[in-house]
Amino acid sequence: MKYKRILLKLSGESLMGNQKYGIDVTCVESYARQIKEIADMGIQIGIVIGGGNIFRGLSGSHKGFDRVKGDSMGMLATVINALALSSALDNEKCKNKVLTAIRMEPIGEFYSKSKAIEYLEKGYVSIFSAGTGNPYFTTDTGSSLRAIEIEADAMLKGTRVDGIYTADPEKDPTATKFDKITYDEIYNKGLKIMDLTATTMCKENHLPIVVFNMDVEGNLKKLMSGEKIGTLVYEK
Ligand SMILES: Nc1ncnc2c1ncn2[C@@H]1O[C@H](COP(=O)(O)OP(=O)(O)OP(=O)(O)O)[C@@H](O)[C@H]1O
Ligand SMILES: O=c1ccn([C@@H]2O[C@H](COP(=O)(O)O)[C@@H](O)[C@H]2O)c(=O)[nH]1
Repeated sequence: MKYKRILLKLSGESLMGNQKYGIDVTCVESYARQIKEIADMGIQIGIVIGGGNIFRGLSGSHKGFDRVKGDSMGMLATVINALALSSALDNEKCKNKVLTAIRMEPIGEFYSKSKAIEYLEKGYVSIFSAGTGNPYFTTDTGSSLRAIEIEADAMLKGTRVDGIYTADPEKDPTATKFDKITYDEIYNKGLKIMDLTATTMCKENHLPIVVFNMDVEGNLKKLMSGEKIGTLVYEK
C-alpha cells in the first residue's frame, strides 16, 4: 500500500454539486462511499472539510460583516459539513468520529493530537472540523496542520479539478495540467490552488500533497493503490 495514514482535504464548495448553495446529498454520499472503500483497505483516514458551500469570512467581510465573526461563521460551516459527512459515513456503516477545533460537545469531541491518533489507530475515520479554530486561516491550512500533527504520509486534496494547472482551469480553458510540481514552483508561478500558509507548512515539514478530482468515483481508491492520478507536489 502506498500510504498507511492520510489526511484527506475535501472542498466545501464541491459539496454543492450542481446547486448554488448548501449540500448536495448525492455528492456527500459519493464521498462517503469512496472513503468507506479505502477504510476497508486498512488505511487510516483523517479528514478536513471546507465550508465554502455555506460561508467564507473574507467574502462576508466584503459585505460588511466583522471579519472575526465571519470567520467564526465559516468555521461553524465546516462543522455542518463534517456532520453531514459523518451521517453519510454512518449510512455506509463506516465507523467515524467528528472532532472540533473549538469546544462544542456533544456535537463533536474537542480535538487533541493524542485523541486523533487513538481514533485513527482504532480504525475510525476521524473528521477534524472547525479548521484550526482561529480566524484568518483556511481549511487548507487546517489540513496541513492536522496532517503534520497526525504524522500523515501525505495530504490529499480532493477537489473538483483533476490536478494543478498553469492557471485556474475553471477560468482559463487554455490552462494545462502538471503531473508533478515542486512547492517552489507553486510560489514562483503564483498558482492559487492552495493558500501560501498551507503550502509553506507542507514544504517545511516535507509533507507530499496530491491534488485530484474527488468527484470522479473510484479516484481515491486508485490513488491509494498507487495509480498516478492528479498532481503530486514534491520537494526537489
Ligand atoms: N492553478 C490552479 N490549478 C487548479 N485549480 C486551481 C488553480 N488555481 C485556482 N484553482 C481553483 O482551486 C479550486 C480547488 O480548490 P479547493 O478545493 O480548495 O476549492 P474551494 O472552492 O476553495 O473549496 P473550499 O470550499 O474548501 O474552500 C479549483 O476548483 C480551481 O477553481
Ligand atoms: O482555520 C480556519 C478555517 C476556516 N476558517 C473560516 O471558515 C471558512 C471556510 O473555510 P474554507 O477553507 O474557505 O472552506 C473560511 O473562509 C474562514 O472564514 C477560519 O476562520 N479558520
